[in-house]
Amino acid sequence: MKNSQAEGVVLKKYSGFYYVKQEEKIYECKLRGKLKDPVLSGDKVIISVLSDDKGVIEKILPRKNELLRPRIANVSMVLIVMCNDKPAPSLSLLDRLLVLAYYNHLVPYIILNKIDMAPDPKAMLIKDYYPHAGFNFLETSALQGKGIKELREIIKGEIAVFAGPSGAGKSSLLNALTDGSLKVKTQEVSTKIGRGKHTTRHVELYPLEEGGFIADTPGFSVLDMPAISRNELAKYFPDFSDFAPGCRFNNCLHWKEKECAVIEAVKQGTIAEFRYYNYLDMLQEVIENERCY
Ligand SMILES: Nc1nc2c(ncn2[C@@H]2O[C@H](COP(=O)(O)OP(=O)(O)OP(=O)(O)O)[C@@H](O)[C@H]2O)c(=O)[nH]1
Ligand SMILES: [Zn+2]
Repeated sequence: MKNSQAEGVVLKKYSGFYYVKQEEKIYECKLRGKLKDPVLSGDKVIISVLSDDKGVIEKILPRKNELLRPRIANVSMVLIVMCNDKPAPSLSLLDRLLVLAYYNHLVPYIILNKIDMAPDPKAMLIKDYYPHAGFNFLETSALQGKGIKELREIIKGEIAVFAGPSGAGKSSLLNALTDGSLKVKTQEVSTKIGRGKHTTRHVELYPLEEGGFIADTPGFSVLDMPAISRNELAKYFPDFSDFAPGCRFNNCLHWKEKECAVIEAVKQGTIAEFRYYNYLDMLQEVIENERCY
């Protein structure tokens, strides 16, 4: 069909062209002159189809959101990758990344990778607590291909980014996920996450066969911690919110207050102690930061 219009998703920009996925095809597109850059990976666009693999972007549809470093539009999910060992997981990093995810209205998924290895005690704490407390949780081994099919199902219909410490296996998971999928032909950069960090390269989204997209660059880091107010913080701990309505004071910080239902839940062991202490650490930081404004 010539010159028909269709909606697609921008996968990446490369030397002046945008690569737009529309159904099962990728079109190399220019931008209609009147449109202003930047068009971001993840942007939904209307294209005019010129030929089998060429098109023109006519319109950028409104963005739901935009991550800043790197800039990606319409991200809906963050895969927080921790691993059984090497490196042993950091619970404080995990809890911070969860706060960031909720703050940005993204669905977090905790991925515990390297399940082919013996778990560090902290990995055991993750396994014992988060799934039961209602968090999305999946175990994987990028090395053995375990959990990859399930991960593809989880990403279905989403635009997902990775987060997590160096060495947890983000690049390995990306490679396992995209093995055999449709990729942009001009693949000039290595898919190793983090490479090219110091150049301003465009993020590439990989479309998965099941539907859904995964970004080739971590989209999230605790360096992006926003200014949150002390009363707001507990809102980003969804496992606290079941209990918070039972606190005596409705502006309870769950800190020094009497008759605090959250502290009671910690004492009962329903909320993990480590999680509560991570909350208190963050609360202190939030209070410190309030003084700087
Ligand atoms: N045993 C085991 N090793 C793994 C697994 N996944 C990744 N690795 C290894 O862990 C190391 C780090 O993996 P990467 O995928 O580079 O980790 P990353 O999170 O991308 O790290 P950065 O690029 O530094 O952010 C590599 O040596 C991988 O081979 C796994 O499931 N099991
Ligand atoms: Zn309370």
